Amino acid sequence: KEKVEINREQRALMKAIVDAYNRHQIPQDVAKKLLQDQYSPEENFLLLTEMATSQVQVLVEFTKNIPGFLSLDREDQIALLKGSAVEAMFLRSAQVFSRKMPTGHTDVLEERVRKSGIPDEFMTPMFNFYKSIGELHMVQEEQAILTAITILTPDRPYVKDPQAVERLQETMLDVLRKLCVLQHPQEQQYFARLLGRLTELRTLSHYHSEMLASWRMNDHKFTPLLCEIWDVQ
Ligand SMILES: O=C(NC1CCCCC1)[C@H](C1CCCCC1)n1c(-c2ccc(-c3ccccc3)s2)nc2ccccc21
Repeated sequence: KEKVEINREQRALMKAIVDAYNRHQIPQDVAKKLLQDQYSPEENFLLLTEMATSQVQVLVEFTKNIPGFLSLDREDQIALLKGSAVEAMFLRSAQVFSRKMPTGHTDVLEERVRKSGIPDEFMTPMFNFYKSIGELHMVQEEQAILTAITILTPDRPYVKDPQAVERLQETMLDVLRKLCVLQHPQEQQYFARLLGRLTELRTLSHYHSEMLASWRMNDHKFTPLLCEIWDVQ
């Protein structure tokens, strides 16, 4: 069995990413807000647009700290952010949903999300994803690096130099693979399962425009930033 070890350079890379990931968190805890009260579809939609707008800003700051990202072509940087923002939002939502909470809180949170105004047909794929992320019991290093890997996906629309993106992503994948072996020595295929979640995430994110357009209310208002990111209006 090969001796897996994270070298000094990879440890520095991981530290940079985890620090950035922890530094750039959503200021207000949406789970706490949802647990406090049951809101109308209109209030929930407004809450989502506020959370999403703030999360995109946080995502930009996080991405700037991914070693090598700022050396990419400027337009490719934008294409990667635009192409991964929705996936990052669902990944973050899954992590928020899977956080250890006092008994019964997760059930209340699930109920609040189920009744938030999102049409029922999206609930099954969404919660299947949330639960599959929860079952992985990812450590925060894995969560941070998985988010970086999602952003550094070479085949996003309009990326001019996918090879440059692929090189960065491969560096991240190598660190994540080693981390998985070290953190989950019993589970041979843990790394493969983790990457399989990214496929589920991409599929789930395909529905986002429809989810928003069919939110149970009239007159959906978006901020200019979200119109850019969400392909709506
Ligand atoms: O606030 C939220 N998520 C924050 C985003 C930024 C990062 C932190 C989390 C929303 C709320 C849902 C209920 C109504 C208010 C908003 N949320 C979702 C989403 C369901 C659908 C979502 C979506 C995204 C893009 C496009 C179309 C649809 S996000 N799943 C959650 C699971 C647990 C806690 C909150 C959760």
